[in-house]
Amino acid sequence: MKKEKKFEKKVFYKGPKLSRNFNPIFQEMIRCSQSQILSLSPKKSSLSLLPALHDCTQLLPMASVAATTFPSMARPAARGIVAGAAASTVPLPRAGVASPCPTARSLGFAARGTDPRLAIHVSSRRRAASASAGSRLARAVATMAKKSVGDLAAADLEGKRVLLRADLNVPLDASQNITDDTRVRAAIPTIKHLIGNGAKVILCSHLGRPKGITPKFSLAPLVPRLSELLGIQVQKADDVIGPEVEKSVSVLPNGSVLLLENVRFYKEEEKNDPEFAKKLASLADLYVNDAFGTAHRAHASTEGVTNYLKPSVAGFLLQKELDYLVGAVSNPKRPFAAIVGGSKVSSKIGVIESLLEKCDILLLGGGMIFTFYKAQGFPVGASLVEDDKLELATSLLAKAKEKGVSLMLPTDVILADKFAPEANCQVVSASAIPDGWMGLDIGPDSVAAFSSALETTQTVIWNGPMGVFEFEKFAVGTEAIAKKLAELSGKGVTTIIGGKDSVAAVEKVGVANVMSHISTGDGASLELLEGKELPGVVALDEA
Ligand SMILES: Nc1ncnc2c1ncn2[C@@H]1O[C@H](COP(=O)(O)OP(=O)(O)O)[C@@H](O)[C@H]1O
Ligand SMILES: O=C(OP(=O)(O)O)[C@H](O)COP(=O)(O)O
Repeated sequence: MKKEKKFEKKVFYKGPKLSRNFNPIFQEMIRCSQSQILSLSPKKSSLSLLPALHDCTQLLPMASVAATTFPSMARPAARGIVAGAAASTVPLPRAGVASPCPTARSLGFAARGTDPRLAIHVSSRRRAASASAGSRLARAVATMAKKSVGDLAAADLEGKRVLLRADLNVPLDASQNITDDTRVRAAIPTIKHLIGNGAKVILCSHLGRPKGITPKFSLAPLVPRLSELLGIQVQKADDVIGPEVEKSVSVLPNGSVLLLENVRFYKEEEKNDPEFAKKLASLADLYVNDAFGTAHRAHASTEGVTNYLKPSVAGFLLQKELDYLVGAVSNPKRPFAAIVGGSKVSSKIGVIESLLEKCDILLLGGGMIFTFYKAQGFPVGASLVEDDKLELATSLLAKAKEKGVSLMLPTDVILADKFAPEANCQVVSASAIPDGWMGLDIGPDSVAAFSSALETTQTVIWNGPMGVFEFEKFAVGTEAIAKKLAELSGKGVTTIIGGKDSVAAVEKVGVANVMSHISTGDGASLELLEGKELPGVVALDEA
């Protein structure tokens, strides 16, 4: 009795004997948990005294109760990062006055200050990680500790030709206007740093996936916006390598920028052809990679050139992406929650498995939840299900239990009678999906439970929408999560958004600018979250 007094919330259960398949009963019970009775002991381990309830730690109700009832479930904050260490951002020289940006998306650079632990150099992370040597985590962090452009002294840059790989792969409309300039703005801090220190910047990127020289994939439409943001006229080359480009480079004044043509106009780029990489590298004295969105590609301009250019260092954007997607995720302020959604469990297996090693709470939404329901014997109607992943879903639930992670599945869902924006809809318990109906969003009880679990956290990473947010009727769950994360950001919680659709959702809701970090790479961020090393990062000089 004494122990129980320590906890704010006490829930009791009185009802039929619970079996391994009691989930529907339990979910329903928790939905009205004020009046239900469940006897829980405060220590997680003692839940095993009630084997059936122990199984419940895999489900939303128990996890939600645990999050508020058992603060001891939260793991102690990871140590090893020195608070207040030198910031990796550097004062930017005034190369001109940047114009206001046409899009609202935040790059999150300003938000660094909200989490002083992140305002450190990547190498500090490596030292911290080495302190706990031996763990997979430590190795993953260490391999991402790369030399930064901020480590180069002014003398290293003055008058030097710098090959800067950026990801300027932006969407263009039919008239070749940039419809989202986020990636252009994200590239600016590094370019400004280089030209402010008297370097000659040879800027290189791909755009789209051209097969050979394709005028509609020219980088020419980037020149006006780059020039506007930098406050200097950016020069444009009509080729990537060759005598004409060499001539343009030879007359570049210090502190200027030459934009090369789309590097994918050469098939050798994607083949990582050594001869092509050598020719590209021969234009410059040193190399900076700031193309986070393309860092998962081992291409000539992201990987090959590093064999011919020293130093090869990370730009500020690449560094910030690694700070959050590797640093903050590997050494999170706890409790650490991961929210994973999207369409299929098959495309998120790696992310879920990797995050289960690190997080305290895992919230699942999107189309993948129906595979988990079916694996537990629930009817799923016409919902999206991957029948060949039922065993996987069961094993992920078991793994969460084994790791002591509170894995929460939605307890209610919004159903549609067809996959269409104007579909009829109804809210039902997750265990009661009728034939012919499909779940397209999480329900209001789930939103409330997820929000209450998130309330306890200090770090949250989100990848994948909670429902078919492209249809207004089924965007509520996703938008509610976006708003909740915005609210938490305001309270100092580190919020990291990866995945094209989650990023689109926070932008749609208008809260992107308050998040700690919005990733500029969909595939690259997914690979990082899966625990993979990115070739474009691995190839850079060690810090
Ligand atoms: N319940 C659902 N049923 C079918 N599709 C869904 C459901 N929930 C979300 N989706 C779809 O999942 C897609 C995003 O999935 P995915 O590509 O895996 O995520 P991300 O882009 O964040 O990586 C969205 O287009 C969304 O409509
Ligand atoms: O937009 C990109 O990737 P993303 O869509 O995964 O964010 C990058 O520019 C990489 O492009 P690619 O997937 O054609 O190699």
